[in-house]
Amino acid sequence: MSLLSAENLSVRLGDKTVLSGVSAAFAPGLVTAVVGPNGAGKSTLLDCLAALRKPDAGQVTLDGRALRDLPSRERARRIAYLPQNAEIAWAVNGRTFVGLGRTPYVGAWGLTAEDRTAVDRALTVTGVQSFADRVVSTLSGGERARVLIARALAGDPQWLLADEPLAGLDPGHVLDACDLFRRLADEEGRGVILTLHDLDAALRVADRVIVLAEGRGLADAAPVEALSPEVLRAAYGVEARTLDGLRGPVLEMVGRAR
Ligand SMILES: Nc1ncnc2c1ncn2[C@@H]1O[C@H](COP(=O)(O)OP(=O)(O)OP(=O)(O)O)[C@@H](O)[C@H]1O
Repeated sequence: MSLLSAENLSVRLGDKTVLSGVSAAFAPGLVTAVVGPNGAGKSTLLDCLAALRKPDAGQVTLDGRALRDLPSRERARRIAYLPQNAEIAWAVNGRTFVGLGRTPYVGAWGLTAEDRTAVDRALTVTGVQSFADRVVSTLSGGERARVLIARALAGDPQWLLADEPLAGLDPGHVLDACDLFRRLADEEGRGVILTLHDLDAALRVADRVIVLAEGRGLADAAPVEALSPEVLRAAYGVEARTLDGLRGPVLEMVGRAR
């Protein structure tokens, strides 16, 4: 079984320790949410998992091999990374933009029929076919977010690492995106790792939640356990309680912890 593993990662940026001895192993077919307050180190952890940042200590391995030792093309085929707040400044249409997700496969002759099929599939599963002929720089923030997910999926990655993919989505599209992430894990066996601020979305979509605070792992467990009142108080300084919603647990933020 494929395994993506962070082993004792530490990262210092400037004079700040941003990650301190963080370890976590990720399995395919599961959705993991990484949550925590602003500045907790979530994006830094994701950057390390995508080999975009070299940790000062520790390492990331994929199937037992140091991720940074894999040829970059192979790495890009296996791991898709969806950045936070990605700007799309190019005046290209949605189909061309999503086609960029095929870059790790494209040879000297441009997109093949197989590449085009993968692009169509990515446009369809993310429900952005109507943007295929739109200039992407004219899309709204939430529309762009969905096109970015499509670009990531066009490369048919084993692993999808997405930094706040729900930011800017309206409630309906949050539900759609959560359903999509679940399907990618349940039906297609991909490993999905999301950083999230929306804790109810984490409860809804994740098999497992990692809570980071000040660069350390505070919890790594099933969602209700990881998002317990004690952990939320320690991580965010809030009083919260878990309520029984119609389709599962939901969180009520009662107020600031005193
Ligand atoms: N070049 C840098 N020098 C010093 N500190 C930095 C540098 N880059 C990032 N940081 C700090 O590292 C910490 C972790 O940043 P990171 O983006 O990983 O947090 P995050 O949990 O994703 O936050 P958010 O929820 O706000 O997006 C933050 O406090 C940030 O200010």
